[in-house]
Amino acid sequence: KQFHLGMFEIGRALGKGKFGRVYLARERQSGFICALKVLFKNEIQQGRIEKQVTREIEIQTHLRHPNILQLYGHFHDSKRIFLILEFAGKGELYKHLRKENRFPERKAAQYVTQMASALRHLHRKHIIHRDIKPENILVGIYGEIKMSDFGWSVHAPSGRRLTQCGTLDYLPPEMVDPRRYDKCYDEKVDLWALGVLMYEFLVGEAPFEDTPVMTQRRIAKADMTIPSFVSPEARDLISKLLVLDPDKRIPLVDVQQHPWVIKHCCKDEKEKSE
Ligand SMILES: COc1cccc(-c2nc(Nc3cc(C)[nH]n3)cc3ccccc23)c1
Repeated sequence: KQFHLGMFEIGRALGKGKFGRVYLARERQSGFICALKVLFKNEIQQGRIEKQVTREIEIQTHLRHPNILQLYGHFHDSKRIFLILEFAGKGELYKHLRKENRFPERKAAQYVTQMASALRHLHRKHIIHRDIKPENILVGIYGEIKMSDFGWSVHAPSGRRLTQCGTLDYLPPEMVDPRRYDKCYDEKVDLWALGVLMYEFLVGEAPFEDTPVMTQRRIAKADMTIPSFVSPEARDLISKLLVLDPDKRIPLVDVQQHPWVIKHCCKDEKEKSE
């Protein structure tokens, strides 16, 4: 299906990402609402992220999952590349997290199980996201989360390039500790990142947040403290995700069966037990 700019009515600018702007847009013919992400070719060339952009398009076009932001198509003109993306009505998750400081356990559990479901979809296709963090998650109109920004995802196993990574907070031990590079298992890096994300949802800051050098040291030793206001069940799941040995991290299917998730997510279970 061929797309071009004239097919869309451009609405308000939703915001600016690192490499482009995002606009609300409506496809004239059908009235379909979407988000148009505009990337400037010269910025992409300068940022040497052409490969990431093509990978984002390639990967996201073939993914269909309620918790993964859909890429409907793309087109370009002489200066710009346009990504036609699903519109997530409630915007960026990290803005909600900063505003609320931290999420109630019930909301955090729903987000964690939705992330686990999306990651299982990715891993089944041997895709790892590699850049899971609140900044790369959007919220749909029903409060469901939408994983986005696949610029960093790769087909496992992958050659690693840490040079352009953003924050260190979400890197797993096998990527910060040279002695563990050989165990650079791919899919399992997303399990670690899910643990960091869950901690940040519940505590309001990342578990190893520190100066860059200290963050790497603390990650390499899984050196974190979980505040006492975090429930024992949540503490248990965090400690099963933030495990140094990638092989020993709890599998995604078991994350979704964990008592903390069952307690908060499967209301019919709760009604049964009451
Ligand atoms: C930097 O702030 C940015 C950047 C990009 C998008 C938003 C934003 N996005 C969306 N939804 C989206 C975005 C995409 C690609 N699909 N659906 C909704 C919003 C609502 C309020 C404020 C901001 C919003 C912000």
